[in-house]
Amino acid sequence: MVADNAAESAKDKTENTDVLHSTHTVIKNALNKLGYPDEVFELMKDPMRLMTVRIPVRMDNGDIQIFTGYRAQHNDAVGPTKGGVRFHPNVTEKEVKALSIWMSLKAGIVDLPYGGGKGGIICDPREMSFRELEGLSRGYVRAISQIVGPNKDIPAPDVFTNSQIMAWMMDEYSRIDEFNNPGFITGKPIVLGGSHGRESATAKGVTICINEAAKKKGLNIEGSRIVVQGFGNAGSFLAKFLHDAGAKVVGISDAYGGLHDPDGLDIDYLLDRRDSFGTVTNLFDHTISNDELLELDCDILVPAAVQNQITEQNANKIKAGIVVEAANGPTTLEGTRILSERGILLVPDVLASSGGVTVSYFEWVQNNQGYYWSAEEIDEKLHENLIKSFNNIYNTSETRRVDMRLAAYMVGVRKMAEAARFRGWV
Ligand SMILES: NC(=O)C1=CN([C@@H]2O[C@H](COP(=O)(O)OP(=O)(O)OC[C@H]3O[C@@H](n4cnc5c(N)ncnc54)[C@H](O)[C@@H]3O)[C@@H](O)[C@H]2O)C=CC1
Ligand SMILES: O=C(O)CCC(=O)C(=O)O
Repeated sequence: MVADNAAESAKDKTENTDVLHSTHTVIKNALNKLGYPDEVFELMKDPMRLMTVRIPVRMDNGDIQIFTGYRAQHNDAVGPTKGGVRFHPNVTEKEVKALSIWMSLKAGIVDLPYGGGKGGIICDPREMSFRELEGLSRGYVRAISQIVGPNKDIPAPDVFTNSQIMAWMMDEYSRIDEFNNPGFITGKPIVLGGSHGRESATAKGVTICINEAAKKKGLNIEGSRIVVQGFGNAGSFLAKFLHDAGAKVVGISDAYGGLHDPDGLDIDYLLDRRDSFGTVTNLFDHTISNDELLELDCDILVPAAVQNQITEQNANKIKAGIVVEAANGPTTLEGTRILSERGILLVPDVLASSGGVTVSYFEWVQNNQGYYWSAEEIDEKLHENLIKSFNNIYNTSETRRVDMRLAAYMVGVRKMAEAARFRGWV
């Protein structure tokens, strides 16, 4: 049975790291606080559609390998569903379901005309050739083509996928559809209808949230000490933005370990040397573990890699005064409770990482209208949207006396719940 709230789940002897379970717990709590009946939770606890596909790919050695993939469409009451596709060995059906729910919440928080979707393929792209990856990307689109489209469900990049993969997917969909259809997917290269600013949008959104959080805590970004876990799309651009703003990035990591320098790391050098999967630590002899990285002395900690990193095991050892979740699901319910009790300001994933989908929305709008905006226009619109969303959630958290995660869920579910009610679904 799903625990009623974070405090109740705290009674569990062993911490539950099931991301779908924790999502259910917080959504249920948010809907209760807003006064919605139980049937709204019943509607929202799972995606309205989940497709499992098997994708045969001829590998470079001549063998056929069959990959398993998923596409979850959480709720399309507000509009078409939208969200990234993850290529990772640890992808599971449950994870994709939770990720699709978080996308619905993000769309609600930044007020986009979408519901949430998410996809994933169980694979390790670091072990695959360019040709094999192209075959997998095209095979996935063929397998899900009936349920996706510019007005149905619009994919985008996520962990270990990038603009090249979006380009192959867009090309495959356009062939099936028999006309050029850039609005089918976002995060494309600019020459194929991509948007200025999409590549760095997630990190830009996180930076905006960090600036707002720092103001609330009276912290000056210039000279502040930052630790970033993950050096991929989100983490590396973020480290660069903060470094350029005068902060000292004292720690970064990737899947293989972390680097630490209390005087500040040379971020430009690391950016130059990282590979396309966000790996850089393999070039160094002296590394620390990801666990050690999270507990480094710093002012702001940004988990920007994978889920379940801040848990009941280490939340008491976090030294940062502000934690901003660039990754999806990096803090467990117990971790959230402990940070909150310690007075650490936790800016939750569904708010902090919503810059990516916001600029994806701008990309889709530009594709639909066939008229493109400048980088400055995109930047201005992103700032305006995220500053408003941050303060809306911060104020909700203050006035309702709830932590920022619960406040974000309360803001995020409301539009979807209202749309479902007007449609007569609940
Ligand atoms: N790319 C985007 O637009 C968005 C990404 N996110 C979230 O941000 C997080 C990072 O995504 P991206 O930067 O796009 O992925 P990416 O694939 O570009 O980079 C992932 C980074 O995390 C590291 N990593 C992987 N497994 C790890 C582990 N077990 N421990 C420590 N580090 C590990 C990798 O080495 C790499 O540096 C994910 O949770 C993703 O869902 C959220 C919103 C949008
Ligand atoms: O850009 C998008 O549409 C989705 C990005 C995404 O997958 C996420 O925010 O987790």
